[in-house]
Amino acid sequence: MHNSTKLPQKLMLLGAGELGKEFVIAAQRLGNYVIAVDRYLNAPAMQVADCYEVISMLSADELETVVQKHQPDFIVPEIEAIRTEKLVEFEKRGITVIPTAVATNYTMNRDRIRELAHQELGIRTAKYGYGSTLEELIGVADQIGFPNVVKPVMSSSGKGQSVVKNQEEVAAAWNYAIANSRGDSQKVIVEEFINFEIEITLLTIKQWNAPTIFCAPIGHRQERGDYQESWQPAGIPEDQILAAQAIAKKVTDALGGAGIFGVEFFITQEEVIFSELSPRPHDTGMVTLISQNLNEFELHLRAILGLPIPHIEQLGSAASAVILADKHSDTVAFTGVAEALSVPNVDIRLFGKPNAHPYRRMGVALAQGNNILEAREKAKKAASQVKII
Ligand SMILES: Nc1ncnc2c1ncn2[C@@H]1O[C@H](COP(=O)(O)OP(=O)(O)OP(=O)(O)O)[C@@H](O)[C@H]1O
Ligand SMILES: NCC(=O)N[C@@H]1O[C@H](COP(=O)([O-])[O-])[C@@H](O)[C@H]1O
Ligand SMILES: [Mg+2]
Repeated sequence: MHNSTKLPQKLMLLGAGELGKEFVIAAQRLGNYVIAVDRYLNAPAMQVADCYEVISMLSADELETVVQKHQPDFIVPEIEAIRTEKLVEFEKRGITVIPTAVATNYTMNRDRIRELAHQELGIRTAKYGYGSTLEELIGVADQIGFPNVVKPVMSSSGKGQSVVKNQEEVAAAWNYAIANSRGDSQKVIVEEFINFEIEITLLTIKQWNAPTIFCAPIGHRQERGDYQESWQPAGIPEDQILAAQAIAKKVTDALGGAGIFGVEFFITQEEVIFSELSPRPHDTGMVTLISQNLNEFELHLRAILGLPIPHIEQLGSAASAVILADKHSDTVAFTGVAEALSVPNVDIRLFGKPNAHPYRRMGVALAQGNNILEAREKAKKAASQVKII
């Protein structure tokens, strides 16, 4: 299926943020036609796509309208919050959904992918339980023990997530999770807190007609459940890399289809613990914009179109650091870019988001160094020099 695809292809991107923007650039470089879709006007990927649509992607009717209008060959989800049941219907009509319609449904909410990994595939995860009311959550949090982590089943980038230290904090965590849940779910997951040495993203490329391949693991640091910096290679032992690869292969095989997956793991002294996965490029994978011959967006595109990936070259120590907004603003301008770019092997991406709010990711700094420490320092310094005004 899908090898020797003729070009151009028509790709509909559902979600048009920074990850979508780089994907569109990769697609455009091979002359493809891209329709960028998101819930607001002027989203980053819309700025580089052939055309765009502004709809609620949680509405089956609105999805139907844009698919009817554009008749894409591929639907490429870029966020979780999509009416994925509708994608199943599109797939039946002959549109290729990436990686598959069922996979987008499994990974839309934390509970389904967790059940697949833990219950069906027997993969080690943090201990977990669910609550659909505060009373239920109080009981389950007690069973899991403290500290634990409470998250809405539908959210990303740490939205609605909190670390709960004791029984007294459960109610606040419940309220925060429900207030920040995306979509229509009122369910939260509570997980055992894993005291990891490092956490990694293993970019896993599943191909239509070729073996699954992996990028070098990416280490990352998160705050408030959101990524702050990432680096590649992660510097974990070879046996842990192989263990993570085996788990990533197992889960992505169960999901099927083709494309890149960001498979997240907690690494402790003794264990490799599966956390979650994105069936698409991963935010921490933005480091590959500087660390590999083919970045995660180009890899995603090649896997989708059935184009060969003969060799992924890791170019040595590299890092990324995020540029976050610190206040609400309806206009966005940056200073300090010149200072940041005055250092060799440093680069900046500004996403072009039309407005800002506290902690919104507006750009990313990229750096190569002689070692990981140096690359991280360079990326963090560059990110700190860019100011949003
Ligand atoms: N059980 C846990 N133990 C320790 N830390 C955790 C746990 N769950 C989450 N975290 C921390 O919070 C971060 C975000 O959690 P998670 O990946 O589940 O959320 P997310 O909102 O889906 O993030 P994203 O969409 O950005 O990948 C993790 O990368 C990790 O740093
Ligand atoms: N962890 C998932 C992730 O990083 N997703 C990226 O953030 C965008 C939303 O940004 P916004 O919330 O600033 O609009 C998404 O569209 C995607 O590119
Ligand atoms: Mg995550």
